[in-house]
Amino acid sequence: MGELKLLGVWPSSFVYRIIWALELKGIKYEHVQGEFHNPDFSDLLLKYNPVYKKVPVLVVDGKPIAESTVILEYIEERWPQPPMLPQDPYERAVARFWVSFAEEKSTSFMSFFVAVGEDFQKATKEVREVLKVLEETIGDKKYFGGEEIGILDITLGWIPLFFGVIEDIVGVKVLVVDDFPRLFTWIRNFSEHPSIRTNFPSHHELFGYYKQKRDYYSTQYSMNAGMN
Ligand SMILES: N[C@@H](CCC(=O)N[C@@H](CS)C(=O)NCC(=O)O)C(=O)O
Repeated sequence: MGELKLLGVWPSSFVYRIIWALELKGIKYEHVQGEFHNPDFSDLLLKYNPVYKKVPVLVVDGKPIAESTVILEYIEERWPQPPMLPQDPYERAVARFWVSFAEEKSTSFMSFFVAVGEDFQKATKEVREVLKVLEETIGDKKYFGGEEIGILDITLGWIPLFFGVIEDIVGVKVLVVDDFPRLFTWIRNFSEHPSIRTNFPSHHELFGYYKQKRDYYSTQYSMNAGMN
């Protein structure tokens, strides 16, 4: 198969997308887990992702692929089984539409995490609206992909992973079972899947890490807001 290396940092939701996809497909890889402040790791990122200097990067026989959704597409093309995209071209296009929707709307979730004051209220409203759309979209399916985990499940997998942690940190619950029963069922189905649950850090592990981040980001956010 050749050499497959995943450059990542813990606990990046973008990196988890790649881990989950590789695990689902049973692909062996080496996970090079670094830290941004480590000069050797920064050099690696500069070498393999000079444009963005971000993780994840999948290095295939020495050749890098960056951007998590691009990497997911590569994985799907190279190892089609089990599929993360439907077979029918129209259905594939629909799945990609929702991936693009999920990516675009992730900024509202970021604002929910870092914003303060009125901006936080606005972000909370937006997040609720996005979740409503997702609740409708999943309908009665087990996963967004149907009976099996698909590319949209993986793209949105950060919700089961992080959203409850973020809600606890900011002190506001949006994703409540009475409002989003189908998403609740999906979260359980996704996080209990054998390929996912072994790569799914606990709430406790994530809380400390993200609490620190929120304190830092919200201070920066308030400072920037004050300057405008
Ligand atoms: N659009 C990119 C986003 C990746 C991203 O933001 N990665 C973060 C880690 S979660 C990163 O590498 N940040 C480096 C930095 O900000 O210096 C993707 O989908 O891969």
